[in-house]
Amino acid sequence: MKSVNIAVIGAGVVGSAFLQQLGSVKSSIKYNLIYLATSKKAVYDKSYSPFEIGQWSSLLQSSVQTPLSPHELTEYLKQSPIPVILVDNTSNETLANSYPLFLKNGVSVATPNKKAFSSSLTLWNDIFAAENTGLCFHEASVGAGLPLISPLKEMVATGDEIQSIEGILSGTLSYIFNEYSTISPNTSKFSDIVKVAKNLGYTEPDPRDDLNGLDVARKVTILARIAGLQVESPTSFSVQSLIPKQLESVESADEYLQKLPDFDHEMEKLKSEAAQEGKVLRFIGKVDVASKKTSVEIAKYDASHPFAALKGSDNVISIKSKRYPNPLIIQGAGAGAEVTAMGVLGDVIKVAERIATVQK
Ligand SMILES: NC(=O)C1=CN([C@@H]2O[C@H](COP(=O)(O)OP(=O)(O)OC[C@H]3O[C@@H](n4cnc5c(N)ncnc54)[C@H](OP(=O)(O)O)[C@@H]3O)[C@@H](O)[C@H]2O)C=CC1
Ligand SMILES: N[C@@H](CC=O)C(=O)O
Ligand code: NA
Repeated sequence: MKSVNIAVIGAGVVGSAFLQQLGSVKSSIKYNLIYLATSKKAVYDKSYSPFEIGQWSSLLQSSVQTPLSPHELTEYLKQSPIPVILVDNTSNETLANSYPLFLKNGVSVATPNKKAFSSSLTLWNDIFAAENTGLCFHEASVGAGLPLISPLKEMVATGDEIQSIEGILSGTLSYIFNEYSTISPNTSKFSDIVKVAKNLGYTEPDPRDDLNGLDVARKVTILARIAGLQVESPTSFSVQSLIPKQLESVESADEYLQKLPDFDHEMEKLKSEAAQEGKVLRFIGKVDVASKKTSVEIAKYDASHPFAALKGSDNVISIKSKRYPNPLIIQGAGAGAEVTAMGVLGDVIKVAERIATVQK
C-alpha cells in the first residue's frame, strides 16, 4: 500500500476538524501522522513512528515535547523515509515565510494560511519557484473549501484570459452583513453580530484582521496574482477598514470586542442611508485585470441583486474571462471548521496521490 507521512501544525478551529477528517479519510493511500504541534507543544518520534490520529488531543495534552523551529522541522522532515506533507493550519507569518525552505528540501505543503501567498511578491515567487521539489497547494486560502483556487489556476494554465473577479470573499463579513443589513428592517446591533461570527469560528484568530479588510485584501491579492497581476502586497491598494478610528490602536481582540458597542451608531448610519435607497450593505473585493486595479470596499446593492440574497457565511465569486463572458459563479460556505478542513484535506489527498510511495 502507498503511504505518505503527514506533519500538522495548528490544532485550533480548522486544525482539529482537519485531524478528525484525516482520521476517517477514504483513500487508497495510508496517511501516517508523524508530527503535530501547537504554539507550545509538540508530539513526534525521532524514528518517524506514526501515532494514532484519534488520540491526537490527549497525546498533545500529555506531551512534554516542544515545537521544532522551521529549520529543525525541515531537517527532521527531509530525512523522512517516505515522502512527507506539511499541513500548516495556523495563521503564523514566520511559518509562512519558511515555505520556500520546506519546498526546496522536498517537503510538500498544504495550507489554508493566506499569509504566504499574500505577503511580498518575492515570497510568492520563491514558493512557486520551478526548482522547488515539494508541491504547494492552498485551496482553502480563499473561499475555504469552495473549489476556486484550483479551477482558477486550471483556467489560466489552459490559456483562458481572466478579465475580472468580484465577490464577497469573507465568511465573517458575509455573515455579519447578511444578518445586519437585511432587506426587511431589523434591530440587530453590529457589535453583537461580530461576537456571534467569532463564536461560530468564522473569524481570524483576531477578528480585527477580518474587520480591518486585510483578510479580504489578502484574498484579492492571491486571486489577482493567479489572474496574472503582479500585486506587490495586500496593503499596496485601496482597502476600506470597518474598525472605528478610536479602536485602531487597542491592545487586544478582547478589548476591541468590549468597546465595539460604543461605535454601533457609525455602522447604523451607513445601514440606514442604504435602506433609504432600498439597498443593503455588502463588503466586496474586486480585481480588474485590464486596468490592473484591485480594491476592497463596502458597497450598496439593490435588494434584487444576487449579493443581497446571500445567506449565512456564504461567499460568492464571479469570474469573467474570455471563455466565460457570462461570469462563472462560485457560491457556498466560505468559512467554518468543516468546510475549511475539507479544502485542506482535499489538497493533502491531491499531493499524496502524486508523491506517495510504497513503504518497505
Ligand atoms: N476559520 C475559518 O473559517 C477559516 C480559517 N482559515 C485559515 O485557517 C488557519 C487557521 O485558522 P483557525 O483554525 O481558525 O485558527 P485558530 O486560532 O483556531 O488555531 C490556530 C492554531 O495554530 C496554532 N499556532 C499558532 N501559531 C503557531 C506556531 N507558531 N507554531 C505552532 N502552532 C501555532 C495555535 O496553537 P495555540 O492554540 O497553542 O496558540 C492553534 O492550534 C488561518 O490561517 C486562517 O486564516 C481559512 C479559511 C477559513
Ligand atoms: N476569517 C476568514 C476565514 C476564511 O478565510 C473569513 O471570515 O472568511
Ligand atoms: Na477555496
